[in-house]
Amino acid sequence: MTATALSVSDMVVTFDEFVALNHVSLDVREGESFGIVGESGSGKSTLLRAVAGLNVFESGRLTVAGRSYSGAKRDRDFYRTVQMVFQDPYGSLHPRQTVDRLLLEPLAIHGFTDVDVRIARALDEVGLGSGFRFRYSHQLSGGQRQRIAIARALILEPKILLLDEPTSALDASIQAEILNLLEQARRERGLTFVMVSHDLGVISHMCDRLAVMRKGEVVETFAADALEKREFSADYTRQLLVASEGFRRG
Ligand SMILES: Nc1ncnc2c1ncn2[C@@H]1O[C@H](COP(=O)(O)OP(=O)(O)OP(=O)(O)O)[C@@H](O)[C@H]1O
Repeated sequence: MTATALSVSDMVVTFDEFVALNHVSLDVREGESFGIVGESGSGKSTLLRAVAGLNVFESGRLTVAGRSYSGAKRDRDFYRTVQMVFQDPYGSLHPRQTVDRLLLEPLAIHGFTDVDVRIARALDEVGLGSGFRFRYSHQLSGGQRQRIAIARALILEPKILLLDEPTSALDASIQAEILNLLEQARRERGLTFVMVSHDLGVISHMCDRLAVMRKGEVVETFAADALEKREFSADYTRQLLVASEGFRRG
């Protein structure tokens, strides 16, 4: 049986009085690509951010690589194992920093010394090459910035990537390129993905299994094949499927 990469148990997140995550539990297996879908405001980003330590969870448990975490406290080992890629590559990268600086930062924090080799390798892996090393992030297109954000996430050789709508801020033609890049990295590195998207087309293309969220709760979890076969039990999933413009059968 495949080991569990990441386990969320009974997680609760509130913002003032508002319950954004209401006792959410899910297990993601090693090497799996796990999707999280649901309408706007259902709690998808809150869940990923709570896993990453960007939102505090008040109760429940998070287990990653056999270690338990609570609240928003994460240690160095956590960030060597888990990295996150955000939706907006304009907001997530400092515009007045060079690519070199952006990639150097995580390496320096984690005490790597072979930085030149790692930066060159990371730029190659995301299809940009060393010519980009001394460009400023404000000189890059959205797709190029997202490649740098992915390089920055991969440079520490994590095992798990949290992907929060990683292509929805990009043009349609660029979206496919970035999804292919992510899929290639996953295959080559044996990564585990937890990917949030409002687009069931993207999720059915990228993921092995998915959870449907509604109003801060997980409605159901099933294998992505079920999307094609229409085999899910909750009426809500059917409604979501019909409402999703991105989902195309076949
Ligand atoms: N920092 C915050 N402070 C207050 N409320 C928040 C905060 N972050 C999220 N929320 C609220 O929590 C709920 C869930 O938001 P979340 O961003 O997780 O939804 P989502 O499913 O990712 O939506 P979308 O697809 O639009 O990104 C929303 O009602 C949102 O307004």
